[in-house]
Amino acid sequence: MVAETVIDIEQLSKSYGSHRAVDSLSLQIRRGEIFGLLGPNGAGKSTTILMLLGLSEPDGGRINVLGMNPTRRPIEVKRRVGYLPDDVGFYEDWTGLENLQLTARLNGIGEKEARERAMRLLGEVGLKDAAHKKAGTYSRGMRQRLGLADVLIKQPEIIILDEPTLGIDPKGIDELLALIYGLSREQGLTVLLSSHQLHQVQQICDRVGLFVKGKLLAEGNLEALTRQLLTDTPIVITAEVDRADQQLLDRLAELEQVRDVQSGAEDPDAVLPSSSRVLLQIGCSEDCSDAIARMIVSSGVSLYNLQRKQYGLDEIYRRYFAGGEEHGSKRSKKAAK
Ligand SMILES: Nc1ncnc2c1ncn2[C@@H]1O[C@H](COP(=O)(O)OP(=O)(O)OP(=O)(O)O)[C@@H](O)[C@H]1O
Repeated sequence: MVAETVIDIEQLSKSYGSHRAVDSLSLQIRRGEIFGLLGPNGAGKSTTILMLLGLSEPDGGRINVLGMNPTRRPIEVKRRVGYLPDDVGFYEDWTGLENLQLTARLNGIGEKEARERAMRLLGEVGLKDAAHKKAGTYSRGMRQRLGLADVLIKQPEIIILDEPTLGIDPKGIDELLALIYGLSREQGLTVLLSSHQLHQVQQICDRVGLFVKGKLLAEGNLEALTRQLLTDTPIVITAEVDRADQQLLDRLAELEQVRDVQSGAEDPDAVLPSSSRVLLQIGCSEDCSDAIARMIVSSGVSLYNLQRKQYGLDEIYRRYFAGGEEHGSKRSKKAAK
């Protein structure tokens, strides 16, 4: 049985002045899913989250959270959706337990129940021993775990986490991610996790949406995402040469199948260390290694190595993040037209 859709976004848009922060975003998230909203700073992740919570009004499109329009029913949405911002505010002089009990009270939970839930959650997030210590003495990782407990105390159906691992050390990150994963699996909790860190999102998310400049470029599980992105980056041929002057770059760019040429980076995998070697990355619509090799050699340039590059999601992601949809600063025939 397919789980019900708990977040349904259709053609959502939001502008600040003339700047379109979110541009025709459509996205569905199902109950129990861990969805990663992955994008660089300024991609529009936080703006989307604010609209999901009814804290910001869309200019266009439609949002439905647990069957509700958050703009019309923000209080009901807030009751059923937990939100962990990247930096949670606590009363620093109060203990972790006291902070949680306060949140519980503010959510209308009785004193006895509040203490029980707070103690149970402190145990679940690994803060049992720190329950009676002041929040001001907690490390960044402990604060985020307390934040998670704080979000969970009202027993939400969905939790939205905005860059939850910012500023935490690697061990703390692994612990927090494992905790989020375990909570989702054990309690059927739906998680929307916003992050600009691919490897973190990769660790726990069932599906990922790659968000760049307000647009969703690709979405799916990691396999589907890689496939979608690879379609747009079909073939890259790398050539290791002794020099690459403007004339060679222009001649390569003239080849019919070549879409763009990047040069400059020295090949990190070069067999022989040499300061004079240059690595060319040539994006092509189809494999034209022969034509490229002929062009390089006929230009009087020494060719040491030529191969078709295999892209992983990591590299594709870096490529998008370096330069948005236009794939960074490179010579592009299409961009020049
Ligand atoms: N209140 C605002 N007024 C004007 N521009 C804004 C406002 N909030 C966000 N923006 C702009 O909208 C764009 C999207 O910002 P948003 O914070 O949603 O991105 P993000 O993906 O969450 O990135 P970050 O992780 O840096 O917050 C950015 O260019 C940002 O400068």
